[in-house]
Amino acid sequence: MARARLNSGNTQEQDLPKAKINRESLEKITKLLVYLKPYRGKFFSALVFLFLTSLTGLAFPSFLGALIDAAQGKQRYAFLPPTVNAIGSLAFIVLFVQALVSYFRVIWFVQVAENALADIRRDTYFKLITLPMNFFNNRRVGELNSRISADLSQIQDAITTTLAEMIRQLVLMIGGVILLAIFSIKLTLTLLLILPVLIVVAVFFGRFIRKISRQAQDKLAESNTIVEETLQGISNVKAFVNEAFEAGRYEKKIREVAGIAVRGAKFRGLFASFIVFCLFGAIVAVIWYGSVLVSRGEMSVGNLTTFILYSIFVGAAMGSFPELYAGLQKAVGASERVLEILGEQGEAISIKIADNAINQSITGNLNFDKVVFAYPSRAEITVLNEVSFSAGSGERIAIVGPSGAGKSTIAGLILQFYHPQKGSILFDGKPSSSYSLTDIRNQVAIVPQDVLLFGGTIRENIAYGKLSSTEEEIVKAAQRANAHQFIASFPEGYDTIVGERGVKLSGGQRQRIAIARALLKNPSILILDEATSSLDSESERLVQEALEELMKNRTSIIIAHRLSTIREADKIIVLEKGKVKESGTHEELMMHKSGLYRYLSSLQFEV
Ligand SMILES: Nc1ncnc2c1ncn2[C@@H]1O[C@H](COP(=O)(O)OP(=O)(O)OP(=O)(O)O)[C@@H](O)[C@H]1O
Repeated sequence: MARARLNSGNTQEQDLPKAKINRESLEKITKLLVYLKPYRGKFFSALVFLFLTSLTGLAFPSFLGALIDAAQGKQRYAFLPPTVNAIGSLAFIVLFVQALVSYFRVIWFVQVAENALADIRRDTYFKLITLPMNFFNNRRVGELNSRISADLSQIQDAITTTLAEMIRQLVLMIGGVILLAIFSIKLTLTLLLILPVLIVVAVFFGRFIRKISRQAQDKLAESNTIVEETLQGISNVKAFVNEAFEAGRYEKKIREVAGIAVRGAKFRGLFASFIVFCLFGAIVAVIWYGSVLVSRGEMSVGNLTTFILYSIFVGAAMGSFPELYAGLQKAVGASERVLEILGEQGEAISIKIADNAINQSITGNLNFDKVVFAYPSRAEITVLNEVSFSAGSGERIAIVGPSGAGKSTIAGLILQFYHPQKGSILFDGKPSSSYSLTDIRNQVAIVPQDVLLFGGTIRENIAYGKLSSTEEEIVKAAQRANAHQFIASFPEGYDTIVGERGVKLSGGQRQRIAIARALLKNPSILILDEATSSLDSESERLVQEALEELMKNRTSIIIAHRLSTIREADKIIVLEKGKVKESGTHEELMMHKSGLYRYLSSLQFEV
């Protein structure tokens, strides 16, 4: 049975939306039913079994009543044997069958829910990672993560427990009321007069309590954000000796959570007392009245027992509804949020690896033609303003300019993370729209400023550039990237586990792994987002050599922060505030006495 969750820290409750259950929301969530379709046979069998076990559950009060009456020498039902032993044995047989049926019902519900949920999880995750970059600019990772974990768990809970429990309780309640009415219409009517009042009060109370627990969840989510952010930027926290500040900030939020949870608990306590008093009060009243009937000889002890048991069934069923309804509400809210993601327009990428192979190859000519671009999340700021440049196949083009000029934005546009509002980007003379997204991304590689490695082994991290690569190819790429030597010096070699976000490797080592990864990918166009932090001269030499190897025979776009590394570039594009200010070779630009490049160079070389 669904249990009241009293603590605010329950992950199931965390960050779950409250939704109204109405026709519109129910219609919406029927879209999720397609996920039950492949398992519908099992699902409906489980429903039938559930119905059967609930019905047989209803037979037990009658069995027990008949047993007690038989003990006093009375035969209650003509269709039941008159002896105590015979009725007892029959009850056990029915019980055994019920147990068996329950077993299958539980297993089937779980199988259906687990499999359907795995399908929903897969689709949601895939949709999530194929959503355009802009989607991620407006959302927090933690929030998206909770959709995959908490929201989907809530839906799972609804399929396995809430739904089954609701059906069971409904059968018990309706069946119980009908059977009660057969015994005594008067008593049943009295019960039915009290119960609706109880329900109205319960629903009102329940809503109020949910509002409070929602506040606690919101605060808890805020406190979790603090933990997430500080752990992600732990080096910053330490470097600024801000541990005490963060602990204070966290404690403040946690105390607020505790305060709200305690306030909520008071109302929950009141709610529980109310339910206990009224429901049990009703039962006590029934027993009282029934006992009067027995003492007058108007009712047998067996019948009274049966009546009491049915009253308990009905009362318990009623009592469980607010909680079940709340569970259903959360599941509807969770479904709506999951459907929201599933309904988003994703990028044109297939879930089958084979579908993403290269169809149209690009030799490496790249053109920006009067590109105007503003990030959709900040539409009023034009980041690139009529930017034009061209890179011939195999050329090295450097992009320089002050911080915030739009250099990394150009990289994002080449990779089709975003699309220009005006102008066009051409690959081999054809607009980017005439290629599939996968064709472009498969033939463009980026070695980013801040190399992020995954938590697996070094081998896996290099192979990320080409999943099908052989061991030989991986080692070769590492050798070309000047990475083999340091990898081989580790006791576990290529099997060395890279710590979370690559913390176990030095900056230069991480860069060389990223270079090996890009070498494996063998792109036609390479984007190098040069690291701003300088490495020591030996490490710098190794990285530079590896980069030279990587740039051979392909178009390279170098986003340069240190002008010393780009003197050999075929063309240097000087960007300022989203506009191309100058372009030419190092020598040409240096001749410009009042040029920006010359000025930036003088700043760097004077130091
Ligand atoms: N995702 C984003 N959403 C909105 N604005 C952004 C986003 N990314 C960058 N910007 C803005 O776009 C402008 C250009 O940023 P960009 O990162 O391209 O500059 P940059 O020349 O690469 O700078 P740096 O040398 O400091 O890396 C900046 O004003 C920045 O604030």
